[in-house]
Amino acid sequence: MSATLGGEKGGWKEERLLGSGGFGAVHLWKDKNGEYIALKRCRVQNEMTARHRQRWALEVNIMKKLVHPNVIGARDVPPELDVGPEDLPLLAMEYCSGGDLRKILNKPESCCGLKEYEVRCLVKDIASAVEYLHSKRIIHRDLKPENIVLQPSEDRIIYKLIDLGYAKELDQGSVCTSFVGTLQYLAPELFASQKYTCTVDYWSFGTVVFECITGVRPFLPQSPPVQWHREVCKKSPDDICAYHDSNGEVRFSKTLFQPNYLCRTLQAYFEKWLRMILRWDPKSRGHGLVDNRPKCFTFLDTILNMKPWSQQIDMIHILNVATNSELQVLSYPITEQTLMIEIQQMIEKETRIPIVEQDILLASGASPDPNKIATQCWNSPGDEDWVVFLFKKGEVIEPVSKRLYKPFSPRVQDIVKEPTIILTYQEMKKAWGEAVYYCSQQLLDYKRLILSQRASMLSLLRTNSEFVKLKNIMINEWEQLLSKKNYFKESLAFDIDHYKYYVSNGGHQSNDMFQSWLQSGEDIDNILSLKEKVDRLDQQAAALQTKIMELNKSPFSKITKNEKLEECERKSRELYQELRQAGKVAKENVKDHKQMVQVVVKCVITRDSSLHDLFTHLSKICSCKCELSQLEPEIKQQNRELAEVNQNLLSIQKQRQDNIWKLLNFTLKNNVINRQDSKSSSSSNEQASMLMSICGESSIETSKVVASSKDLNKKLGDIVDHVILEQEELFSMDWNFLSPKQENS
Ligand SMILES: Nc1ncnc2c1ncn2[C@@H]1O[C@H](COP(=O)(O)OP(=O)(O)OP(=O)(O)O)[C@@H](O)[C@H]1O
Repeated sequence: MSATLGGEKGGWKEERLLGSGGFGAVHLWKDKNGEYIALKRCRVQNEMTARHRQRWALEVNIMKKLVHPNVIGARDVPPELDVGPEDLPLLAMEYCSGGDLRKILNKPESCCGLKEYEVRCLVKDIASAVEYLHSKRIIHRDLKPENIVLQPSEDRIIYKLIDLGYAKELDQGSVCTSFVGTLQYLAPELFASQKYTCTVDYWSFGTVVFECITGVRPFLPQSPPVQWHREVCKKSPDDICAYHDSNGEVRFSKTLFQPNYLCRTLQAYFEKWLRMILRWDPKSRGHGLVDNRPKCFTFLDTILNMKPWSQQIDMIHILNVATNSELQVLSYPITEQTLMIEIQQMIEKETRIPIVEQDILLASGASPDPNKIATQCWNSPGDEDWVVFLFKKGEVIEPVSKRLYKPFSPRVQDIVKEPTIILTYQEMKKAWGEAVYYCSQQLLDYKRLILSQRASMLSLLRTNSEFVKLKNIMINEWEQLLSKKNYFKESLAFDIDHYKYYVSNGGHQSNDMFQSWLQSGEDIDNILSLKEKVDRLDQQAAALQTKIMELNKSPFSKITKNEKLEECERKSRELYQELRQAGKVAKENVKDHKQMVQVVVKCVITRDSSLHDLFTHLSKICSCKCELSQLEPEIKQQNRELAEVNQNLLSIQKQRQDNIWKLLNFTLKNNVINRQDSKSSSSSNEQASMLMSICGESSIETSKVVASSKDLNKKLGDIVDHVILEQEELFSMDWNFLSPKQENS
């Protein structure tokens, strides 16, 4: 095989160069089935020393032994591509299509670090890989962004460690020359050619993580190695970064650089972790062992709450739209057992919004159940993982809301104030990087607010659909009540007529009963007084419905892109990139900040007008929600009253029926007694037949029955007794007026 790979070979096609380092070049090959492999070959074959050869063979051997999802996997070299015996063996690896971490960190949008979710995934993966290597008694010794490659998978990016070329075989004498440009990741003891252990990887790992979080390396990134070593060795154990202040003095800090994309909770955790891992003293680096495991790894488990290889939920973010301060993201670590109510308690503590006043909304507009686990608020993080929003019940958001606007960072403030201010290239890069961050944050806030607005609208629609049900119940109940009232009045008139007929024909008279019937007729007319309230509530509800429907139709209620803000963000990134390109050619090429300031100012103006419109809309949604929440209890109360009146009407109606049955009973019993006294039997029969006619029976039929059957009379009596017994419980009334003694007297 020729020394240079290229073209096609036995069904394999060389696609492109993936990357090259000081030692090797990695090419991508594709076979006829579409399978890819990354093939690494030694670049320095001609000047290969015995040590080089040894290192190369070692890398191949080590790689073949390792099997871990976050360590690049070795593959068999296809025989067609294999080299002859005179050459060094090739190293075939699985191909990771996402490029290396350096490529990601070099993007302008990474100038202030990676997004929180990316940081968490990376830390989890690389920690796992490092722990695995150490468990195999392998020290990587060259951990840096160029040696971490990205493999996009279904739900997230998987980070893998590559290049085990220096594992165990670092030529300490050549450290300074062979590591030019990447010394910043090298543990101090390796740099100083001292004895070392696996904790050298901790230092490099901590440095990579710091850079991923903030976009810059932690310790004097621009200083040449010797000066770097001289200065950084002065750091206190807990310092996690060093920088030059405006006077050129070296300053140390125990906290992360700002701005970055981590929430406050995670920042605090990572600062603590970095204090463990960025120790100058190799022995205390990593904070010793807990249960035979380095504490820096056990602590990472706590930070990320992720069991190895499992994708566990560990953090929820809630966008606080309610406060009168800056638009704020509340972040809380959760386990699978954390209840929503516990999150609400934490919110109360942090925001002082009492639990009862918290209106927490999911993107769907639903409110999470306080007694269920908080994972109901968690969604697989995608582009925009802000799925929970906090509003304050009854609070109407002001249409114009300067309060929510994020301030410029001091560096951006400086260039905006004085766009011609002269800064060093490094200072300028920082200021412009922060301008990019600022523009991206404005866009992010806008996107979050659009989502919160949508959630709020959906919540309004949900509450409204419940409200409409209640209102329909009210109208329904009212209409039913009106027809029942009419029926009641008709049947009352019927009973009064028949009662009068019954009395005029010698039936028993009960004035109390009759008066109560008349009174019930008057009482029932009072029902009409409810009409006014029902109509008012109906009208208010209808007006509110119109408002809600209009709001829902409004263009603001859709999740729309803000093209102008997107344009500002894109432009700021382009300018930053141009600055870096220009800086690479000649740092003095870069002059003033006018172009970047123009973009920032345009971003502020666009954001102001967009948020003004958005908040006007949001404020209308909130006021509709308030109106709903005021009207709803009134309608509920009205429904209760209607139900009560309805019940009352039924019981008066039943009472009257009961009166009639009791009269019938009385008459029948009287009839039985009187039948024993044959003289009075005819008049009793007449009474009974009259009463039966009140109940709708033909008087001829009834008189026949009464006259012909003593048994039937008794049966009727029993039925009446039974009906009365059933009704007795329902109606408690003074029935004394029906007792024979009283009537007789
Ligand atoms: N399996 C892979 N999939 C995708 N890209 C890869 C893969 N392996 C290596 N690369 C790319 O090739 C570059 C060089 O690879 P590698 O670090 O192994 O070479 P090297 O010569 O050993 O580098 P160094 O100078 O660190 O010794 C990497 O930075 C990465 O961009």
